Amino acid sequence: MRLEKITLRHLKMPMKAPFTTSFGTVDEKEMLLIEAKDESGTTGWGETVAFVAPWYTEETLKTTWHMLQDFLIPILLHKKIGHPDEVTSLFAPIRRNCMAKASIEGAVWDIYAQQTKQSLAQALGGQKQRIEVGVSVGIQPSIAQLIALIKGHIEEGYKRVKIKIKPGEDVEIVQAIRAEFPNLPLVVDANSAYTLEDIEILQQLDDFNLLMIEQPLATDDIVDHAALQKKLKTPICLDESITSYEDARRAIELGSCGVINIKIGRVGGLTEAIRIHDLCKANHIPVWCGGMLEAGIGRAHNVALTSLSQFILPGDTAGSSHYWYEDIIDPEVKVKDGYIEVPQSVGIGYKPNMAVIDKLTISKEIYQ
Ligand SMILES: O=C(O)CCC(=O)c1ccccc1C(=O)O
Ligand SMILES: [Mg+2]
Repeated sequence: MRLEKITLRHLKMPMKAPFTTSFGTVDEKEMLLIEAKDESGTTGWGETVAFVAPWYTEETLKTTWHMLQDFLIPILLHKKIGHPDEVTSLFAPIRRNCMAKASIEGAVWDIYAQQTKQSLAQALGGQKQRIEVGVSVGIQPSIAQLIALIKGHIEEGYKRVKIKIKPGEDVEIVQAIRAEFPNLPLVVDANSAYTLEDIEILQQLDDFNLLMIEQPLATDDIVDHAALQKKLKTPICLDESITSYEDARRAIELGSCGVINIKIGRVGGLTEAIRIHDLCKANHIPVWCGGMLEAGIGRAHNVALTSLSQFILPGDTAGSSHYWYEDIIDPEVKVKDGYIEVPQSVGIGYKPNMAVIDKLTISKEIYQ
């Protein structure tokens, strides 16, 4: 394929359930949609996952736009691409900027899947027909409200629940949830809010039969995490710390984690995500698909990726209606009894809903 026309759209989507972390609240998600058309007219779609502010990683919506416009689109436009894997080497001279790279690489994978007449899941090597789904709950105003929300999600059928913790809002909350739901598969995610000095708190969390503790220590650390893992029986799951295959290899070698959360955007695309998946499989490290409050295009890519066999644990890939009044794909992603059916039709398996996309678009630029 050769990409001949790339349309970038900047969308702003109101969230049905605003998502609060220790850094603030996302009540409107902004993203760029990448619509890439090749010489035969096949169109592939990608979505950026960076937030407006750099609280999760250093990328922002504006940096992804800058990277796409000034570097990544010029590299790919009119270039012959035989297989999506080649995008990784074409982008190799550009340091980091994983979310920007992943967004357009995803569109290339979508085109490739369509041209080889496969579903995106098949093109990635995925075999599962349905995937298990968990839900991530943001910080709530009170423990009572958190428990009520969790109760609702269990009734909806979600297979596990993840809550956010931070110093001062941790042990007491977990204790209250455990008292109510002794057997719930429960995860806590600290988004790097602790240091090794907090080891006593983290050791207290070790007594609650948690499925894992996600990213307790610094975003760029694997050394302290290795020290911590030696002192905990609960597996540590790394999220922010893993931005590449090499990061994953080093973390596994050091014993920094027992689980890895794979996010396509954080690791620079589907090709790198598959490499990390395969590495984890060879090392018996369970993985799951993380979420970035994606709209339908990003969510569709997550569903396809999760069909690979080492995605053993339920992902943060809740259904469209958990986040959106109206998603940008048709049909929307639906969760039934805690599962999403992996689409078997060609490409991502969901159609971009142009009426909704147009309504939410605040600006648009074409490169050709
Ligand atoms: O529901 C989702 O998409 C995942 C929610 C979530 O936990 C999250 C949301 C935004 C940024 C980081 C994270 C995270 O996994 O750390
Ligand atoms: Mg996380």
